Amino acid sequence: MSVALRRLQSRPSAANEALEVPLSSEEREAMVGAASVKLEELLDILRIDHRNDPNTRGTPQRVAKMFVNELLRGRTVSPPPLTDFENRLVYQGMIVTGPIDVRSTCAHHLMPIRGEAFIGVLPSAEGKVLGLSKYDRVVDHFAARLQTQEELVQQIGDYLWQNTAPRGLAVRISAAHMCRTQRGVRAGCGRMVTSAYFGAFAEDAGLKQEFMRECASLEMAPR
Ligand SMILES: Nc1nc2c(ncn2[C@@H]2O[C@H](COP(=O)(O)OP(=O)(O)OP(=O)(O)O)[C@@H](O)[C@H]2O)c(=O)[nH]1
Repeated sequence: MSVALRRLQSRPSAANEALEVPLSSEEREAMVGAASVKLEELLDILRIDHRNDPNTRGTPQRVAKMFVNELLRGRTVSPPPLTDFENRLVYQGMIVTGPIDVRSTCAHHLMPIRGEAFIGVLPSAEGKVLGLSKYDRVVDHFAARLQTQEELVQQIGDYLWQNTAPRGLAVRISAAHMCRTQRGVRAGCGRMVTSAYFGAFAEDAGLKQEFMRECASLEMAPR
């Protein structure tokens, strides 16, 4: 067994937690290779002739790459750096951004979660203003794990709260879960909304309401 593979096997963690240390490219390749072998076994057990069927030839390798490099990327790379700017004019009004696409994978059935996030920020006078695209990058980073929607919204909030120190922070996610629509109860529609509030937003119902109003108007804005 290669050194990279041995190192990988020594540090498992919860499905929506980052590995202790981001993967090196050698470890990433070893993970893809090992996962491909297991996926070949899975297709064999399902009696799918992936060696001869042109449609599924290469599927184990493709799916392994997809899991490691795309769906679970947020466990194996560092969170995005947060470029910020001085709040020179001391803007202290509410900033609300969204809808931000949420593409995640459910921890229970490995099915897609698809929805939108909204983020509200009350910058502090002495703090910095975060580059707008960084909110999208942070959502994307934490969504690229096996998630529950409750923990996803909290992880995004915790990271922004700890790293940008605003006066207040609100995160809201509205999403549909394919584990509920494509299988199981096969619910026709229906979404779930989760939210996390920090600082001034947690203490002031009026601020929460203003945030919700802004989310509603952004939801209706032309895309
Ligand atoms: N609270 C919460 N539940 C979720 C989320 N994603 C999936 N679930 C639910 O997790 C549950 C897993 O339940 P189980 O009874 O173990 O699985 P199951 O037998 O396949 O259940 P069904 O989906 O009802 O067929 C299901 O009710 C899912 O709808 C999430 O983000 N948050």
